[in-house]
Amino acid sequence: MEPEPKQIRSYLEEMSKRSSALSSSSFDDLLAYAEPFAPSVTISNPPNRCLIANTPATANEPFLSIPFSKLITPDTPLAFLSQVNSLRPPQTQTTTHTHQLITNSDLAIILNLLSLPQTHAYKKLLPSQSEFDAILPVTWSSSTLSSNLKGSSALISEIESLKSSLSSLFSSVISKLSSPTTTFTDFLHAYCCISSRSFSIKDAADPNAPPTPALLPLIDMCNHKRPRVCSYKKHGDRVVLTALIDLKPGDEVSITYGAKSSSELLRDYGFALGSEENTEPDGSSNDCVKITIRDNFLVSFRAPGGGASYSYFCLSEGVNAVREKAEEGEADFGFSGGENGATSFEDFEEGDEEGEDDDFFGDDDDDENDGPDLLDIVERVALLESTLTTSLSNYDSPPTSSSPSCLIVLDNDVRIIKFYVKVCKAILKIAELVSKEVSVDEISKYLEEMKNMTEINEWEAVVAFCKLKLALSKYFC
Ligand SMILES: C[S@@+](CC[C@H](N)C(=O)[O-])C[C@H]1O[C@@H](n2cnc3c(N)ncnc32)[C@H](O)[C@@H]1O
Repeated sequence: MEPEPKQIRSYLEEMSKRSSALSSSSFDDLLAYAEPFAPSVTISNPPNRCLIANTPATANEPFLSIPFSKLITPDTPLAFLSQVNSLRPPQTQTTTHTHQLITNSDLAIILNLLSLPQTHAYKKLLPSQSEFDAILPVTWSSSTLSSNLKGSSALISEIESLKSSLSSLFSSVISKLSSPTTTFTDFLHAYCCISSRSFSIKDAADPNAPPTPALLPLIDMCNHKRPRVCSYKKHGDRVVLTALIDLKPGDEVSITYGAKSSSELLRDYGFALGSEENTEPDGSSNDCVKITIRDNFLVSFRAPGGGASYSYFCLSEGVNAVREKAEEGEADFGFSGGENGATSFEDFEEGDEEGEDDDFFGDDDDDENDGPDLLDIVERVALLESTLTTSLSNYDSPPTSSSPSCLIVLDNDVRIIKFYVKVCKAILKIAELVSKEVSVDEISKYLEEMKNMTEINEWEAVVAFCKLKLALSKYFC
């Protein structure tokens, strides 16, 4: 039988009593978690605190570790997650995404964080709500959102969805399971903490085990940086932070929050990185969008400056338009399809190793067959191009925002949309030439001229698309 909300509440109260034994107030008390191997580290001053090494660290040797028991995890009575499931309202589809924006594990961590006393060492070092208000879009009013992110309507609607999920989760789940004195403001603060400071911890002994999401005292003082300076994993009953390069006294001890687009960094952590900084060690940018064509191999359409892509918000509208069109007609456009016909996040995510990406522009069973499919594909490209052109007109030119992080996101959006508009236009032009049945030589000559007028990444995208989807290999030498 599932526990009643009041049983959960008493469990959380019990936890709270136990953890008050840990109460203390300073960074040194938090550092004591790392005993008996505490290194000498300090934190720099706000606004952008970070962890600084006071002693040298050697590459590939453990630098700092804390017992797993000091983490704030979703660890709860067994039936807790199904309890949350029965309380939470069905997800309303107001977003372009179909995944749950706030998971049950997030909620469990939030409840555990809320149950800690204010005097707890970890809680005392958390940023204040006003610090979160300054950076995290989920705390902004609708008018601030629309002026700071003018043009980026898919990102705005994503954040609005998050805001409305928070309101409904507070009334349906949190108010029932946490202390009766918990206010929405407490909940919002706890959400901002897990959004910007919870990390997934992999178990070194079992790489296939699902990672544990948790708030990581001390280690969460590390800022995000590429390339990776330190990494963390669970080893036995401790989480161990290992330096990957030698560190000298005074060096920043940073980790990586993962390969994320600037839109995602802004949404979850409240900062964004310029395109140079938001680059993976292999040189690929996280701020470009790929549309993958599945064939014997994967082909990415690349925005300038990058390879694999994680940024997708600015393309959502174009893709949704194409999808809607597909649903009106009988054609199979090859989408995997999110619920309610919305484009799923996965449509844009980096494909997995097995090449399971959705085929964006339709079936490619027979790429040498450019007969009946051609018009259909050209129509989709034309629709994508016109929808993207309309989206572009919603941004200021050049984009403006009073938030520097938002400005980075808007600049990226515009750069990526312009890239796709150019790619689409070139594909349409080529399709038009081919339909006029001019000679192969003439078309090849025209393509050579076009190539010289196009950025190399754009041209790669055009060629890849034409060869694979329009079977126009013969025109490209
Ligand atoms: C896990 S905390 C890191 C420690 C944090 N600076 C603190 O004061 O506790 C994540 C927050 O640090 C800041 N941050 C982390 N990496 C950053 C970076 N590369 N640039 C700007 N801010 C960053 C953001 O405010 C983010 O929400």
